[in-house]
Amino acid sequence: MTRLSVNINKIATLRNSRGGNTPSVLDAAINCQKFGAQGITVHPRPDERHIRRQDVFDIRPIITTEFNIEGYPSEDFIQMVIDVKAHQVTLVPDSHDQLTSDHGWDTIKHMDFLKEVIARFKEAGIRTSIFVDPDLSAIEGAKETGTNRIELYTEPFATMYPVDPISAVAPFKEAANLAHKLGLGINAGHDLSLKNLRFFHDHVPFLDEVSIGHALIADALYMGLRSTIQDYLSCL
Ligand SMILES: CC(=O)[C@@H](O)[C@H](O)COP(=O)(O)O
Ligand SMILES: NCC(=O)COP(=O)(O)O
Repeated sequence: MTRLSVNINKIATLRNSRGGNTPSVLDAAINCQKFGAQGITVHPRPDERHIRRQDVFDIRPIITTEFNIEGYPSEDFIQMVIDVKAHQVTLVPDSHDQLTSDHGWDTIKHMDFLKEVIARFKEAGIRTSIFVDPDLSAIEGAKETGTNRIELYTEPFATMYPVDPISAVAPFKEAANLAHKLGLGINAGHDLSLKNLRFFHDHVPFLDEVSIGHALIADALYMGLRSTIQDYLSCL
């Protein structure tokens, strides 16, 4: 079964736009789980443009599913994730000023760094996932880092899907087969939506979890959060 982890970054974007606490990030996390989400994902970026450090600590006690925290493993980030006892951490090679996440790790180049960071999280009992492109050498390198899982960066799939679905999904199918063969768990995310999720899920084997935020929250503006989450779950 592929789990749906809802990324609530964009609830925080709306909240921060006016100051105050509306919409509440806490209420969003509670309701997403009530409506069927099997996890909550947040990406507290250094500039706190949406999810803030305090949100991470506020959300943790209301998690009844799984809490996945994404981000670049700075020392502050590492300590925060360990202190809050996340269920899963997803390491993303983002610089502080990126508009959004737009690439996976070069696991060969950053092998020693990733090995050391991953060992710290595993020592703390936190499942690790590292954000990778569907690049076979990057996935072989991921295995060597000791990570529990990879997260396939799916923006290239989402962009190509409307043009040529089979070509769009082919690299991800191959990547998933290799990751499974290597004993890695497989997550996926970025720009997945109601338009492409069912096809992705039907063609990419061994998928443990998808984390979806931007398109899902946008859909919820028109369809409501409950029915939107149900629609996304029906694709898995
Ligand atoms: C890692 C990834 O692909 C996304 O989860 C990312 O967290 C999106 O970040 P923004 O919501 O800041 O675009
Ligand atoms: N890891 C992907 C994620 O959490 C959400 O990405 P997006 O759906 O906001 O593009």
